[in-house]
Amino acid sequence: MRAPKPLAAGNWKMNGLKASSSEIADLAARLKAAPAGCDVLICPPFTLVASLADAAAGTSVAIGAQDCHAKASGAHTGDVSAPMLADSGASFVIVGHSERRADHGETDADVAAKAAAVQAAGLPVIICVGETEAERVAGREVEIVSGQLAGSIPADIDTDRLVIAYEPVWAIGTGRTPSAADVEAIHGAIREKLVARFGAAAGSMIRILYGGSVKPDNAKELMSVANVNGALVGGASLKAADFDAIIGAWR
Ligand SMILES: O=C[C@H](O)COP(=O)(O)O
Repeated sequence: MRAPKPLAAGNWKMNGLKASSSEIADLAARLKAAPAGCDVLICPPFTLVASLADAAAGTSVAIGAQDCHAKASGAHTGDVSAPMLADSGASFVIVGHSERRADHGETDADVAAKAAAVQAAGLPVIICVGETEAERVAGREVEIVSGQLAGSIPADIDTDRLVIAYEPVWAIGTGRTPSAADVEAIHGAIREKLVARFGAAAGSMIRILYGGSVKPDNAKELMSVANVNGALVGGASLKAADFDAIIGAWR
């Protein structure tokens, strides 16, 4: 059975000044010398997308964005659209991160509209899902994530350009992670949903990333779990050495 090529994605969140772009040059230089057995993506804040896309040109590192507006253009002060991101050199866009859902009240319908906008701009989309700690304690994680998947993936999605990121909210930035068995259970449930909706051929090739306190010392174990096809890394993606060590899980 074919398996999706892993994707190691770094989400810099609201971190990174122009000066820190030396980190990407450092990482890009390492990867050029020793290509990893995975695709590599870094999603800096909007302000660095264009400059990092330039810095990463000709290397194996792709540059993406962390969010976009659902419309292509118009009177939306302070927002950035998917075509603008593509124009800046972004080759992926993350939507529906739990921090956007919490900080900006984004609903599944909002996330689906953004995901459709990303694909309409010709880019692949990473749709994030994940339960809160209270939902996990109540044993509702599969129900919550299934609902998010159903509502956040638009009807006309191109599955070749779809990546799902499972990020339990309680594991983000906390240093806590689910056990390998728990990761296997929820990723297996996500795979079942994708196969049920898109069929075995397409559903089995959609990458499902794990995110939440992925670090150099736990990456190998987490990335070897069934149906984990890569990582969405926050804090540890800010340092080239740490992110490179995580990518080492596939070397
Ligand atoms: O998008 C990335 C995640 O929210 C994970 O963040 P973290 O690696 O800092 O826990």
